[in-house]
Amino acid sequence: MAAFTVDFQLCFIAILVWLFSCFCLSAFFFKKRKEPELQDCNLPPSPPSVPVIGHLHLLLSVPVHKSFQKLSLQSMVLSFTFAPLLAQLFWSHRAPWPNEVHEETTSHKSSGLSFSRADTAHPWGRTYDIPCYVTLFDKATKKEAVDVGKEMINLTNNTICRQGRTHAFMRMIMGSKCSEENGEADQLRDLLTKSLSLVRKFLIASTVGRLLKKLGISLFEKEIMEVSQKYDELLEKIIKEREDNPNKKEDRYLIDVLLEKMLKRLREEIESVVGKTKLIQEIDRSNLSYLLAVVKEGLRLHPHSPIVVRNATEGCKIGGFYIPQNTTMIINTYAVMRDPDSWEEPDEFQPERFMVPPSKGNKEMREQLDLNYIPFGSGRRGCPGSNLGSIFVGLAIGTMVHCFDWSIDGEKVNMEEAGDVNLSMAHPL
Ligand code: HEM
Repeated sequence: MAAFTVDFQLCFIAILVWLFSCFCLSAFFFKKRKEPELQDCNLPPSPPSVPVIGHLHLLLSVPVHKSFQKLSLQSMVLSFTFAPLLAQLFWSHRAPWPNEVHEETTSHKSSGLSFSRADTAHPWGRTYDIPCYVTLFDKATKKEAVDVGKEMINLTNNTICRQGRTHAFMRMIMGSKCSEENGEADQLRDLLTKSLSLVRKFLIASTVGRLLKKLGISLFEKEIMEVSQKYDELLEKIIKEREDNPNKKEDRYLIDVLLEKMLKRLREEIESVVGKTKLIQEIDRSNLSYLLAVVKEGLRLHPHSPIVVRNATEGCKIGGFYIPQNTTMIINTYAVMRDPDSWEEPDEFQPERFMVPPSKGNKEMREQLDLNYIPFGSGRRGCPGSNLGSIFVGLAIGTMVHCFDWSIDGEKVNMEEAGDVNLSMAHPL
């Protein structure tokens, strides 16, 4: 009887192995026939694919935006680094191009991703963005006076540190920073890191997820639920605390990004406009053209999101190529903003490129610059906080340059990047 049980198990395993081999062989030898409507279509060129896994290996290479950039330089892959194509992608196909990606993201409302990246087609899609618009953003959109400069100085006075970003994030979303003492800030930092690392997995899931879902396998479900639940718990706790202490006075911290090279010129400009005794305010920005150019150039060379994603809800034509329905398209903002065909000396930090005088002859050049400058994405799902973001970063950098003396260890600031889907400095200042 015992011998029979062992044989049965072996038999079962053998059948599984046989089924799996058949699946692999059929995927290798019998390529799926093109859907009838795709047969005479001019599909975009693609790099060579590997049997069974297709292009999955390309998604797994690190960092994604750099490997895609290399790929688009090496082969004829349709790469959206060409301004007229970008315009078509972001603007001409508004209806069939909502933004973000697929069910794994949208089925878990409270994960850090879906928090801001909901599909507009979902009933809760836009409304779920609402928590992001409270306090500062809300005031800014209503054109109420927001003393962003004062906010920044309060932040600066407290701490210049990496943690500053977490507090700035919380302050924008919740109108308050989270506490360092009871570990809340660490918890949030941990959650942010986890949700950012999930973005990469979402990309993989959007490539192979549908097939696996048919087989009853849901990718990354457990991880998403875990992060989701932790967000819920933390947000509940913060909301409760705020309800209990509505007037609690808040300290503020700072977003810190600093590019050292043009420091002297920047300081001279700020001192000539603002003076040595006053502090920089939002109203000064219009006279600080070099500061604005430094911020733009920083975001061009080091975009926070090196890739943005679009999903075709309907088939459409872009640049003469047919893009089938449900295609996930990755727009490499990093490569677009370093494309040698669009930018002179693309890898150099040259804020002056954004200081084109407003003469008639430069109109075309400005339009070209605008089309290829996409640190905030573009189109219908472009960043709604781009103005606030620029003000915030501008005043943060301006205040830091104005109020502090800076020196660096060694000869240069190490600008090596870390992260895939959201970039940060690998060696923070
Ligand atoms: C320097 C600061 C910022 C940068 C670099 C940035 C960048 C981006 C990028 C690249 C996207 C994706 C756009 C696309 O897919 O085309 C995005 C989306 C978004 N951003 Fe920002 N952002 C910044 C600040 C802000 C601020 C201050 C807020 C709100 C107060 C905000 C709210 C959002 C929201 C809600 C979305 C999702 C839009 C949608 O899916 O329709 N961002 N941001």
